[in-house]
Amino acid sequence: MITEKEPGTGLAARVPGSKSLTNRLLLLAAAADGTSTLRAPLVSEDTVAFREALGVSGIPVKSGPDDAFWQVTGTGRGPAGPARPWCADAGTAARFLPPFAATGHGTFLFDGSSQLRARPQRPLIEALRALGADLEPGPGNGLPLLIRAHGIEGGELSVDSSLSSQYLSGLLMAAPLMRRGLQVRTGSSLVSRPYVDMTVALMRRFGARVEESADGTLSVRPGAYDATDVVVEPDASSASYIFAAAAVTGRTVTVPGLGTDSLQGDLRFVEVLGQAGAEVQVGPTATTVSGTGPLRGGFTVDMGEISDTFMTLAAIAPLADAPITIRGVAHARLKESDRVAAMAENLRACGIETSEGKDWITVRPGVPRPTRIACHRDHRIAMSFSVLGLAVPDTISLDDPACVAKTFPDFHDELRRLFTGDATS
Ligand SMILES: O=C(O)C1=C[C@@H](OP(=O)(O)O)[C@@H](O)[C@H](O)C1
Ligand SMILES: C=C(OP(=O)(O)O)C(=O)O
Repeated sequence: MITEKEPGTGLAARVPGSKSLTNRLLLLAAAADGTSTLRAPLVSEDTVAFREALGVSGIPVKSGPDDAFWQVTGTGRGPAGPARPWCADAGTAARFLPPFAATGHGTFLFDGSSQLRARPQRPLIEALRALGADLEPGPGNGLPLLIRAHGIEGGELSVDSSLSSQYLSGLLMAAPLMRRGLQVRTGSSLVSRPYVDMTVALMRRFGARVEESADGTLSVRPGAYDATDVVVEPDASSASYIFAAAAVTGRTVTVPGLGTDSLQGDLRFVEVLGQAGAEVQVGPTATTVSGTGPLRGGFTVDMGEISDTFMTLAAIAPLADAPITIRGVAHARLKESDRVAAMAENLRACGIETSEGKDWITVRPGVPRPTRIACHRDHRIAMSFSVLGLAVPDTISLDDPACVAKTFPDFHDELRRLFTGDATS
């Protein structure tokens, strides 16, 4: 059940800043004219890679004491090459930085890990080429990607957003630096729409003029962003593990700073937990989840717009009293791992009856047997199964626990503190 009132007095979880918000704010601040301040940024592999990629592109990011804030000094224009930005495993870096670079000048050679090189980049390359950018992609039509930047005219554009919303987000954030701005059509196949809404909301925070017409065309006027001071919300995707752990252990946990005005679509994961029987309270400035007994299954849920949290649900689904089917997640096969296959493989290894299709997975009730989870270097596989391991102690071990550092470096410590220690506040 969900109530919109101030949350109860649950254990206060320490959830780090949002990766999606932090990396957007880094980009927008880099494109703004002046110095912006990002308060409570996420400090993790993805965001450190992003800030270092800006640094080598001539846009310094300075840290305040204990990384309480980062300060970015932008020029109001695209970056100046030459530069070799390293994107590590970060999809947001590989999709947000190239459009920004293309509005600058000089050469930029983007590269990333083998995991990132394996992820689709073609729709972004085709869109930038349509805008007149001079690009040389690698053999797989992705990274490494050479850009000979000479500014971007802009104008009308169609983008294929059926594989990822990140291409559109990257193009939109660069649009004010394009000489004629951008009028972009996304078509009906756009996935992960909440992330595009996040992009537009933050662009407006930095002074951009963005309009959406009835047919879904997004129009962005040219004109530099204004430097801004922003507080980063805690990461709603990271919070999903904390909320799920409360639901399956019977504890009550509150995440301060994640409330009804959140820009993050993944907070809607708590609605799914409510459907499964947890007690959920979403307040203006905090969200609380309480476990109220065995999980209630017997439903199908489309998690296409919040696909980063589908693994959190799939991992605890064996604890429900009836099967749970998750749909709309075909694009989750193209992320840090083929996430539908990875969840099915690991659940079956646990002895849980699991079936899957192109865009769906069905998990049946069962008691997991001791299993070493194959994380596939995917932080969300590691974190999701760690929650199952809380509910069924001495069952789950991970082949790569450290991969959580991509977005939640203190994950294992925080899970222990909240759910196995005697945390009282
Ligand atoms: O724009 C973003 O910040 C993100 C968009 C989503 O990717 P897709 O748009 O590829 O689904 C999500 O999976 C990712 O963790 C972050
Ligand atoms: C898909 C993810 O990240 P990214 O696309 O930013 O690498 C994620 O964090 O689950």
